[in-house]
Amino acid sequence: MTIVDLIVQEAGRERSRILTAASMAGATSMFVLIGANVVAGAPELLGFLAAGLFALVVAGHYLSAKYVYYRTATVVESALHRIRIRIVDKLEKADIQGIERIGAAEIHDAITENLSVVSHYGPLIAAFLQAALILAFAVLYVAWISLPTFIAISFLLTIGYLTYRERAKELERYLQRLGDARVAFFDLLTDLLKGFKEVKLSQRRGRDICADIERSSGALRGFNLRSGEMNGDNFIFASSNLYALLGVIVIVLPQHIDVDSSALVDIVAAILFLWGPMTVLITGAPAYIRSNVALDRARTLEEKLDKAIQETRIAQDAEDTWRGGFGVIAGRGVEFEYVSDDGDGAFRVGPLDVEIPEGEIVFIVGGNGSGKSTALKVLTGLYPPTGGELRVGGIRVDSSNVAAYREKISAIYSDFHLFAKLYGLLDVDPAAVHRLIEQMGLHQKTSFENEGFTNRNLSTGQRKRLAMIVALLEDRPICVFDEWAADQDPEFRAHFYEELLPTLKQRGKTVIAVTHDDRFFHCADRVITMEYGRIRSVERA
Ligand SMILES: Nc1ncnc2c1ncn2[C@@H]1O[C@H](COP(=O)(O)OP(=O)(O)OP(=O)(O)O)[C@@H](O)[C@H]1O
Repeated sequence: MTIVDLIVQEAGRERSRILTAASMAGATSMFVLIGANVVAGAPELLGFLAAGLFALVVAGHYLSAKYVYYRTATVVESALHRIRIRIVDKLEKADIQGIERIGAAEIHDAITENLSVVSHYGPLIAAFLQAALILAFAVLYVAWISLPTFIAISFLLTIGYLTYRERAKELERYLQRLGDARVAFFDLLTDLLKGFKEVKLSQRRGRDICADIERSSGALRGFNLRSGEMNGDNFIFASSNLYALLGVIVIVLPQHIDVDSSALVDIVAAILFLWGPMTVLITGAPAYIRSNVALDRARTLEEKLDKAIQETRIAQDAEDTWRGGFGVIAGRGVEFEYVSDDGDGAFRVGPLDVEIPEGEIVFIVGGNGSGKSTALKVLTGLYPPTGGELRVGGIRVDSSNVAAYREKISAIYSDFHLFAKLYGLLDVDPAAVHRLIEQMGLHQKTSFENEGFTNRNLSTGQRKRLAMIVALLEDRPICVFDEWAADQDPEFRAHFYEELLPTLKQRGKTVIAVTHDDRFFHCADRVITMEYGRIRSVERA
């Protein structure tokens, strides 16, 4: 889709009004030229009426051009708003694996950088459209004065346009590469910022990553320079073409065809008048190309998101299959395999045969990298099994009901996130939040105001306690904790195993917790031990 398609589509019924106003802006420009030419050739026409008409035409031009510019800007911004919302909606619908595959840098780049380019250059399309219309009117005016001159101009303009189009294709390719280089640069910058502490501890590490960033920035500079040069080349080529056109009209043409000198003066005036719109077209063309490439990159992201949504085809707002309770969570030969970037299989969990009865506390234990967190994500429906099946209450969990299954789960994964507001719980009773803040020993550290915690800059253990508050407020039947106690002090660790988990059990919750705390294994109903992605043993406590 080009920027013009976008404007045409978004403008809807306003399309014809914008086009009429643009034609009016173009026509009034031409009337100025014709009027000036006529009056210059017949000074006796000068007078009050001529001045009034001239002022009227100028006012008409001002109003119509302004209308076109403002409406186009509004149309472009509305379209961009819609694209942004659509992308965010697709992001929300896509599944975790799809988003992990695309990567944060590309998503940020499409939504911010690329759409900003369209926002910046899009309204210029109005000026572009007017210039094209003025050009068309001026060429018609030349045709009316002298047909051979019109043919010569059309020929030269066509040659200029075709050459320019070829160059534009090359520029488009460069702009795509520039976009890729920008994403790579953004990735490195994110790495530096996320690893800032580590960089501060090692000057050598800092130098190494900065060297990589410098290389990436160098590549960006190269692509930017080259695309700038191409813009410049195109501009110089097009304006030289215009000079050549003037030369042909004034020097070559009169030698071959019969053009009387007064017509020649009119034609030269028309060509000089063309200069303005031609310049707008020539300088506007890179803006047009940039907007198209930026839109194309945003559309590519949308296609990737569509693919990610299609792959899992998760039915949103599906009916709750487990309305009356969910029963046993059972894995039957469940497998999950990560796919590496080159498409080869990477780490695999399973086949897992496991049963987690409703209302039990189950610990998953095992060495680092044995697949506990991955198994947890499969058992909670975040990763779709690549083999076997997950059954909950005897019902197979698949794309038609996994969204409903996830709604049964409150989870604190090891890489949990605390949102600025209690999204999903915005109607919560503040008194309940304050009570839990107190219970978690955080009342001197944070509070609850304006739908969120007032302070989230806490220690990892304290932040995990905030995440626990959110999980408890959600009050869902399945609670999942990935090494929650690992960052707690001994007092809170004991509180977690000996008070919190039993309370959750008493309230009928099923608890699945990944843990390394063998001192507290007795607090579970069963302990599942994992090794190399498989279950080594299941012991009942
Ligand atoms: N997002 C990912 N993409 C590809 N492979 C992954 C990803 N996350 C984990 N892995 C692979 O899966 C293996 C198991 O990781 P997992 O996090 O499930 O282990 P774990 O038992 O929870 O380990 P730990 O006790 O250290 O938290 C890892 O060795 C890693 O190779």
